[in-house]
Amino acid sequence: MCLLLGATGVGKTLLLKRLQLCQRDGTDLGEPPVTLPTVGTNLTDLTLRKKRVTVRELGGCMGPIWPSYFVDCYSVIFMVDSANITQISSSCVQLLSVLAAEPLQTASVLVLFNKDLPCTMTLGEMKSLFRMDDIIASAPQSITTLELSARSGEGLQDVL
Ligand SMILES: Nc1nc2c(ncn2[C@@H]2O[C@H](COP(=O)(O)OP(=O)(O)OP(=O)(O)O)[C@@H](O)[C@H]2O)c(=O)[nH]1
Ligand SMILES: [Mg+2]
Repeated sequence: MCLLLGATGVGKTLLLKRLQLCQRDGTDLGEPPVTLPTVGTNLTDLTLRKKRVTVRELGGCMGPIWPSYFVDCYSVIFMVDSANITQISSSCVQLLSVLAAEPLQTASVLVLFNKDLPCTMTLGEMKSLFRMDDIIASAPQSITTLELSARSGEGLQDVL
């Protein structure tokens, strides 16, 4: 089981819909489908890195009970909204608590910086505020970071 985590509105549901469509119909993406905030969890079967995996999105509003889903999880995708400066500190705390969770010590972790909206901060500034380098250096997990836009589909292929 792979968990897809991240604060509310970062684009997790849209990413899953995009990845699913991308695998079914090839590369033609078209208009982004409408999403609703996920209350609860959302299961999607995908082929990631040539392996069949079940991805479970946990809605951002479920943050307090995310840990109850950590057992039997071997990988984590943590999504950050790179256009939302006000969410940086809370996302950072969330990521640190995910990395510190006992059941996730051996999980592999992918951090996605999502969205294509204009922002007053560059991605580099965002990552340095996040202390991404320090987090990667000190976490026991192997962490990969990627940038993408679930809306335009840019960077989507790198996730697959
Ligand atoms: N411009 C832009 N908008 C995006 C992008 N990704 C997602 N969105 C929009 O952000 C809004 C929230 O997306 P969701 O996928 O529902 O967010 P979520 O992370 O699933 O949120 P919760 O389920 O509440 O945790 C939607 O209106 C999306 O269309 C992106 O890359 N660019
Ligand atoms: Mg959602």
